[in-house]
Amino acid sequence: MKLVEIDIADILNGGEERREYWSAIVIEQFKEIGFLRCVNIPGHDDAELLEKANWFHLQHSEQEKMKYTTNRFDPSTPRLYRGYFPIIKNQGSHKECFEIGDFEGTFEDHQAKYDTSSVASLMLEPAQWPQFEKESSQEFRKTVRAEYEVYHMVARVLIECISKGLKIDIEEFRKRTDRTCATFRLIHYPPRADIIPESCKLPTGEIISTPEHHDTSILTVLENFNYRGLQVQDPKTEKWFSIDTKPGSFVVNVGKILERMTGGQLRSTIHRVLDLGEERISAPFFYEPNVDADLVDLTTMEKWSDVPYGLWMVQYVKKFVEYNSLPSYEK
Ligand SMILES: O=C(O)CCC(=O)C(=O)O
Ligand SMILES: [Fe+2]
Repeated sequence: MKLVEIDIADILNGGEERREYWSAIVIEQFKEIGFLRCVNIPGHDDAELLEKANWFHLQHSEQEKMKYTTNRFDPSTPRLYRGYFPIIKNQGSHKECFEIGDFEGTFEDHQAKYDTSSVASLMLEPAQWPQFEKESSQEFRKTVRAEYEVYHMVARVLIECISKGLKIDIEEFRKRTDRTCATFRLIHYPPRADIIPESCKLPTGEIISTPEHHDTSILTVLENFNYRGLQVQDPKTEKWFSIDTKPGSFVVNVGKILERMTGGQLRSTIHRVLDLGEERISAPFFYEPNVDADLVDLTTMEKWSDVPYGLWMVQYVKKFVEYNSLPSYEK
């Protein structure tokens, strides 16, 4: 399936008329299939990002990477949220990830600042940058942080298009996202060599490495490099389509939170990833609200959750195997 392409540089530099033009297309695509592609992205360097993702995932052993993991996978670390998570064998989801959020600083300062039993202490945790022996990770850090900023810019540009196209005051989005709990993730999917659950075997003989799901985010912005495998379910026919590849561009989809923010007008579409028997790297950015943002339908201003985003998110992710050992939070 070829996604409709949105020209980010033209939105940024083309003036009001071009912004109106692109806003209408963004709205149309997000209403119809919930997916589109962004091209011409100032500052995005796919080759550089792929090199750094490969450096981290393929040039270091799991043992080395585990030094930067979280408490869910190594009870001896106090880190809870940001860093590395390893492959969990024989599960539906088969991947290892390195992730950062918006926040930098030392873990000690962070712990001193936030009540450790609060969800803010979890979700605002600073990045955990690797420092492998005899190697500098400065370049890795520089590239990954710079790309985070590029993805973040693209998410904001698209939200401006949505605000324009749906006539929702941009301030309503801004005040709920100006301290975003976004996650930027470098994913490595090795070909499956474990016991593959029956639910991951398709009748066609194909194998799944990420089962079908909605994203919970506002928007998900994704670089797939030259790796195929991403499939989207047509919301109308329920047929599955493979998304083509185009390195240097971003595939963007609507998440559940944006679907609800827009009163269901924009569609959060189900997708999955196939294991095509080869290494696969991808780099998604999940654009999320502030930890204390109320969860509202911005078309009616009605709340759809009794608890703010942070608490809602923790309750939600605890359903997934990677997160089921997270503590419970009430504040
Ligand atoms: O790796 C991909 O291409 C997509 C991953 C995905 O859907 C996700 O992480 O939510
Ligand atoms: Fe996804």
